[in-house]
Amino acid sequence: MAEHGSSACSHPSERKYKIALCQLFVSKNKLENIRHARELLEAAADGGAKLILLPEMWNCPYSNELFSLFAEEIDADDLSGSPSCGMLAEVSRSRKVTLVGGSIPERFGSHLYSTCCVFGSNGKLRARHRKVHLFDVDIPGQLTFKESATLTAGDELTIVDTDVGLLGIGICHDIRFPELAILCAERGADVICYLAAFEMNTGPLFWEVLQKARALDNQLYVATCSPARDLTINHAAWGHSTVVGPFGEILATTGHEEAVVFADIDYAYIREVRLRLQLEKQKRKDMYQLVCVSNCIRHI
Ligand SMILES: NC(=O)CCC(=O)C(=O)O
Repeated sequence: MAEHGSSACSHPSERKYKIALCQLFVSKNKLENIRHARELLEAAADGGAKLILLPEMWNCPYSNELFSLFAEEIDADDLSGSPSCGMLAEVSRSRKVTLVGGSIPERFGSHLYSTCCVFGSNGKLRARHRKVHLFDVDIPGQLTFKESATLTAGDELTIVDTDVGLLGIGICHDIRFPELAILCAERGADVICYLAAFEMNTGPLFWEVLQKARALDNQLYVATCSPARDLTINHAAWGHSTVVGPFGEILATTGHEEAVVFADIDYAYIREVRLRLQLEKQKRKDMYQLVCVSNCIRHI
């Protein structure tokens, strides 16, 4: 169901608007993280952004030891159990912006998830996406981490209809799996938002190429948002929040410090690129197809 009353709205394929990525420092003080996130979100809204992203685990340092301590219950009808989501709802309503609210540790029964909440420009919770591909890695001498030791994987892909168009949502390691992006594109997503905290070991090699690949494969916009780098913690983030266009070009990016990154989105440009390079038409669906297991897509 689309929302109403946005200045960004025209025919969906002609929408133009400004996107902003809030690359911020995350501390061990949750209330301070919420206050600081609000500050950057408001700066992004003041800068004219209609769609604003936060990074993966923005209210909590990225650590298996801390996820449970920082976790919140998210009840769509009563956000009083989630100070982080309460703030997101307030900012989206007061500033009339769509927020892709990074991820926070979510407690649901005995499970913990890395969960992204998307708020519409009326302040309503539009979607809740749980990280699908958990980051378990073992590169001897460099990086060993097992996210699945504390978190449970989500089992739905999310495509959410907002004032600024159809958004596909992925969380960090999800970007390595082209299937998720293809399914979002096949269902009409204009932008895929990846909330991330790529590692210092893997970031330099993979981060940029993965963003370009997902954008190019699907001829759409890819927007990524990382925390700023903090070398005093175990899993310092690579940073480099970026917006990539449907031709695989970097439209805006940054280094590893705190920053609000702005870029212009123009859906007519997606159509133009798809006309120039007609990949969808050229696909050999008589030879291959991506099958989606029933109920795995949440299209809101
Ligand atoms: N938080 C994550 O999912 C990290 C993913 C990552 O660094 C990768 O290389 O994949």
